[in-house]
Amino acid sequence: ATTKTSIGNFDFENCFMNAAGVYCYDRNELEQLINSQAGTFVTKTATLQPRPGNPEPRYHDTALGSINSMGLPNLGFDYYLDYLLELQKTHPHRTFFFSLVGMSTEDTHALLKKVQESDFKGITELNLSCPNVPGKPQIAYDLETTEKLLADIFSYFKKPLGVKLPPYFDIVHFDQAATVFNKFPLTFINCINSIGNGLVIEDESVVIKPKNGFGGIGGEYIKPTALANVHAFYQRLNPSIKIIGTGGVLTGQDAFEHILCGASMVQIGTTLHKEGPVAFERITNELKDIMDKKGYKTIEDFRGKLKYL
Ligand SMILES: CC(C)(C)CCc1c(C(=O)O)[nH]c(=O)[nH]c1=O
Repeated sequence: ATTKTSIGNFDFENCFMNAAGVYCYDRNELEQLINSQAGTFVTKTATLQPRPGNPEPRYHDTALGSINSMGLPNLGFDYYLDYLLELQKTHPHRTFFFSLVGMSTEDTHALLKKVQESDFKGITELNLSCPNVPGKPQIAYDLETTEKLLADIFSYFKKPLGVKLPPYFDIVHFDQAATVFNKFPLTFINCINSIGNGLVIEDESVVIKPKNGFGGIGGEYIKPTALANVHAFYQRLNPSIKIIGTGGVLTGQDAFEHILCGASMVQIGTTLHKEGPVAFERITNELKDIMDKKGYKTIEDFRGKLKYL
């Protein structure tokens, strides 16, 4: 069996990659991803200027997953663009993902205009968990603002673009969000980002310093929500908009389920943080074993073919 895949006009030797934020902070980490079994990588979400991020401890592993409130620590847009342009020379046949977020709408447009004007030939992932104006929820939970933002972006941005989405929990929100996304030539949507504002306690204390311990939840806790978001959008979106499945992938079976729900690429976050890049080899082999046992040669043999009762 082969676990190769394609997104838009891009082919990947393997359908696994890191989730933005994990193992992708600098050249050292990104090089380890290039040299792993991962089919590609996405950079740490970059902002216009470098950011130190929140006070530590800001990430904590638990038996069933992780909690984080990193606060977008990153080396800044130019650092990642320079490295991506260098990789276009040293690895001309590979396609990589550039994750971006604006701390304001103006910043978002400034970032994307810089990408549009650059020689970057890969895929851009816009993090829609970006902050909104104070008093309003994150952009992806404000669908009017999301639609306006995407309409403005697609008036000038002509390169491959996808959006990283937080989980939705209401069927009506799936309907409303899909209606918005179907209006735009998105290359993909990525479901899901961490489940926002969870709380992990050990003994009598929170485990991370920022936000009185509130943070995004990843890992085993979130697979049912991740699978539901992948499948809900798979059922609703134009087939031209591919789906990246992220959340709760510990094993080949978890990845198999994401693909059954409709995912064309599977991202790994918490498991990669705990196990390191060798996780890609283990999970790829586990998925290939499942496919061999079931007689599936490629992921297209079962992608989206979740059975109902
Ligand atoms: C939550 C934001 C800080 C606005 C975006 C960055 C981000 C972070 C982070 O940098 O805290 N952590 C996540 O699990 N997902 C994210 O999208």
